Amino acid sequence: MAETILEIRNLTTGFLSDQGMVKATDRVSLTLDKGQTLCVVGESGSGKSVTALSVVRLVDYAGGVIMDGQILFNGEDLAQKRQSEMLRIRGSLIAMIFQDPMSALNPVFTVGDQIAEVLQAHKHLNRKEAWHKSVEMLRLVGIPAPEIRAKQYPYEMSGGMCQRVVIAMALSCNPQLLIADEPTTALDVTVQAQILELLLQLKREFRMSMLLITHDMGVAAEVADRIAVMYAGTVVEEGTVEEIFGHPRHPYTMGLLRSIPGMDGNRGEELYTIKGAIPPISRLPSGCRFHSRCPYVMETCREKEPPLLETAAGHKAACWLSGTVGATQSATAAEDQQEREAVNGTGTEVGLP
Ligand SMILES: Nc1ncnc2c1ncn2[C@@H]1O[C@H](COP(=O)(O)OP(=O)(O)OP(=O)(O)O)[C@@H](O)[C@H]1O
Ligand code: NI
Repeated sequence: MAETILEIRNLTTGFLSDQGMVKATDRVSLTLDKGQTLCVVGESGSGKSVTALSVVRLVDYAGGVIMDGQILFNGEDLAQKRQSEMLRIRGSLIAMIFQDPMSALNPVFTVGDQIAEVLQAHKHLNRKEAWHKSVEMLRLVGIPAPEIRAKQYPYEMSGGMCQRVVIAMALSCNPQLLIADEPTTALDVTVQAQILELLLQLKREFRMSMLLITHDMGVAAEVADRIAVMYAGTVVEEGTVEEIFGHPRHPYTMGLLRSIPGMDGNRGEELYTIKGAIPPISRLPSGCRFHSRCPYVMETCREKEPPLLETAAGHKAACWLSGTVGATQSATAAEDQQEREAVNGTGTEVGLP
């Protein structure tokens, strides 16, 4: 049995608003095994960042309240920790990097000094040792001429270089878990691939586990061991990358997959988009949260919320259709058929992906 490093159980995080407490995540359960990468995917507003911020308890500072659930990190419940304890955990056991590297860097200090400061605080190195290690960290994350770069300020570096600095800073304490929230979204496409590759390489070298948040299914395909798909604050599907891509069970996941360029036969033609938008969390529909956008909606879906159930070994989905395994697949075909009939005026045979 693989050892679990992080187990989130029924995490419900809310924000106080004019409408009272609204739940940004609702009974989210996720498991990350040691040495693995779990990708959390989903459209904007689905609760990915709130989930991550809850794990490290930075959500408290954003006005969020963990209303229910457990966040078991090596078996200890982070939801119960005091901030003083979390401060220690965030600096040594769990590191987090965000989309915008500039927000994590201090503009008035050199990058070398910033990394050295972290090392002095957490590793109890003296100034000289810390500076030396800081340069080593910059080298490790692939920054050329690190001795010179260390003396530069963030504004003297490109976005990609700054993100490398942030990664160096995050790893300088040798964390067990790295949480990365859209770490490449703000970067150029070519730089994105390099940073992802770097993260994977460092994950292996440092024997870390990684929780990676992305709205990009292509990124998830490349780096994930397992993928959790979130929709409107809940996990709607979870499984290995092979299961999610090969046998998606939730119509929302199918929609996300169809919207990837090059997938499902679309070759740079007009991309598929899931119709409609995520409902605001203060006004969620009854039954399945996805029902108003779902091409296969049934009466039950409007009335009852589908539970997240295992559909195959290690693969879970929250959809009333997923019990009947073939049904969702043929439903995809049915929709394609309808579309084609609408276009061609005839019914043509449709091959499944
Ligand atoms: N500080 C906050 N105060 C109030 N509501 C918030 C706050 N932060 C997030 N929310 C709400 O929580 C919900 C989930 O937001 P979250 O940032 O987790 O989404 P996300 O999946 O990370 O989206 P994105 O892809 O845009 O980053 C949203 O409806 C958002 O409005
Ligand atoms: Ni986010």
